[in-house]
Amino acid sequence: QETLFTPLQAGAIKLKNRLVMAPLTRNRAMNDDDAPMDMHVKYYTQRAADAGLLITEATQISPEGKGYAWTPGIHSDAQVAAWKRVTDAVHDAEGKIVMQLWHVGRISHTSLQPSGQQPVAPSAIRANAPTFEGEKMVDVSEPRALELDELPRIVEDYRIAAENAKKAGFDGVEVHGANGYLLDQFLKDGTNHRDDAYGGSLENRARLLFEVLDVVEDVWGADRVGLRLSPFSGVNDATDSDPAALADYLIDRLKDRGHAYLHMIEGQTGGPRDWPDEVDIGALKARYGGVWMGNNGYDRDLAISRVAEGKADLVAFGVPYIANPDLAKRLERNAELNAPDKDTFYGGGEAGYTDYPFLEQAAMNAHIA
Ligand SMILES: C=C(C(=O)O)c1ccccc1
Repeated sequence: QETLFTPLQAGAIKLKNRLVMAPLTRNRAMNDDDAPMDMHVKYYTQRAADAGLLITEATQISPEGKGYAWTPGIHSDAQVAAWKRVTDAVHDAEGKIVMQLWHVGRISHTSLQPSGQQPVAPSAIRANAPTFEGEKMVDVSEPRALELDELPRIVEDYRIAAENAKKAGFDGVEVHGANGYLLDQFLKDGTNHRDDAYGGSLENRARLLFEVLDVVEDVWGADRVGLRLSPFSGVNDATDSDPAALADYLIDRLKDRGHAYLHMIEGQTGGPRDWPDEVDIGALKARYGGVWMGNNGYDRDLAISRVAEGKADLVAFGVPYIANPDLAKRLERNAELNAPDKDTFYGGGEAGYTDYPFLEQAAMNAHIA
């Protein structure tokens, strides 16, 4: 009997349960190397023994791919060495961890870009979206449209990042194709107005995504590659005129690639679980045929029921894993959950990062009190 708490083979990666820590930007790589630090090792290790799979916070593949203050990268030797400390500690705790490979595209600010350059995008269309430049929230900058002959360099940056993630000891990688960042900007016709082979038709708009998947699969083998998509979400001002058609097209092209999983944001990112009326998520999953990681607004009941109904194979939890390092244990026991502190989601130090109590600890504290 398969439940939320039973093991699953996701491609080449064996998982002890169906709970996944979703990729969570925490803006805490506060150093000149844009590299994880001691507290990152502690944060991921606290959750490693509990979750079937950890996905790292979104990690930029290149300096150009950075869009917020203090997000980590995977393009330098210092970053590889720092991430190796994370994966070693996670593996010592019997955890599994993949890295989310990220390029923000136009969701950036000149102050965060190498030599203050404009952010890059499929088209020169500024997003109506904010970013955090280190002191305050600012509007994202006006991007410039990538030249056709720059795209092979971008694909190469993904290949190098995938190689670096392998050197850093990860169990696999997740390509970030969601939430209005570079690859999603190419996919959606609201953000991609190109008139060359990378714009217009669905095939053209998905071209860069599949060129990236090709090189990442070359490095890792498809069975250690995941992909995150958000066709139904308009986050970061990235919308498509026909999300249902976009989802169908991508699912049909992805179903035979043998990926470890497909990570689908079901609805509006961090918002309502809504999608076009003609879309049936369960039918999409059946059409995909591979391991389906559902995300967005799952609570204990929904997670248990959708796995039991075969509508999700894995469930990625965001905020619940911020506040509960032992979430799987708490859900299995139907124990109370810690209240998340929104004020410490982004930026800062160990407060609101590594100091949320464990169930045993909480019980013990209660006993002492
Ligand atoms: C990487 C992010 C995403 O995928 O939405 C992100 C970035 C900044 C804040 C929250 C989330």
